[in-house]
Amino acid sequence: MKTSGLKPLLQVNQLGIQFGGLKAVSEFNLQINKGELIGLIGPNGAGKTTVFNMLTGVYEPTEGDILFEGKKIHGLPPYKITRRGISRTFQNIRLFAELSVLDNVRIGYHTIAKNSLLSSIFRLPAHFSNEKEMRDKAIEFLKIFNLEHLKDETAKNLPYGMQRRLEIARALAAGPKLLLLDEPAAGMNPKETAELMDLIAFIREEFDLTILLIEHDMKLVMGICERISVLDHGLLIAEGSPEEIRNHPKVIEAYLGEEVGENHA
Ligand SMILES: Nc1ncnc2c1ncn2[C@@H]1O[C@H](COP(=O)(O)OP(=O)(O)OP(=O)(O)O)[C@@H](O)[C@H]1O
Repeated sequence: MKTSGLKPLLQVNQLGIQFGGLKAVSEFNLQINKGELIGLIGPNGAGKTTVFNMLTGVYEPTEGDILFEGKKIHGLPPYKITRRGISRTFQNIRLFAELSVLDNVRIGYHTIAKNSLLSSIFRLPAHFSNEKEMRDKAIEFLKIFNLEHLKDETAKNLPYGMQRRLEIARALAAGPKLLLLDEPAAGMNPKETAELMDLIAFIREEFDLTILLIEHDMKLVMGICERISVLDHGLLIAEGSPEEIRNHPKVIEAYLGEEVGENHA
């Protein structure tokens, strides 16, 4: 764990949210340093996606703070948080189903594009040079994700595993410093999951990313995360290295089950 003297990229203090009478997340703490790859695991309904929704401005926390690069981001709308450098994917894929593969990635750029409204409306030269640049960059991303040959295909026609990869490509197009992946391997077969693990490792290096991922596939989580936080009923029940989490009695009881050592490690 790289902590010495570094200011954390993300610092979450005593974060909580209540929906009516339900405390979905309470007293949640998390610190992520630049370059780390951290896992967030826990049983269904534990509050993992709710944490992502608070980090990205979809939900405003009812307690606690979120600091990104030392600055408060809770309370900001999602688009401002994206511009600060946090992008995400969704548990239920949210592509623009009727648009092409290429356009889905171009939309990722538009969330951060500084294109002025006037240059777009009047189609000034700046508009065209930006559009051309975005298209070229989007194609570069598609190459990395091995989707370039499908750039004109309608997104909904891609097989499921490719749609998941496309969603990551779109999130990356916004140029994040911190990438949040919500169950990226959900619905993938073992071969696709193994490829995804390699891809995550690659993009992390290539784009100098810090990554927080929610995942139920323990092989993936234990295989690539340096540290793991475990939520249960909205509370953090453990935090540590994959080895520590695998052997943590509370985690085994709440989530992993007795057989983890043999089947999931
Ligand atoms: N907008 C909302 N209104 C009311 N309750 C909500 C809302 N969003 C989440 N919850 C509740 O908060 C709790 C945590 O849900 P969340 O989706 O964060 O769990 P999760 O750990 O991501 O689960 P899973 O692994 O099944 O995706 C659940 O009880 C859920 O029903």
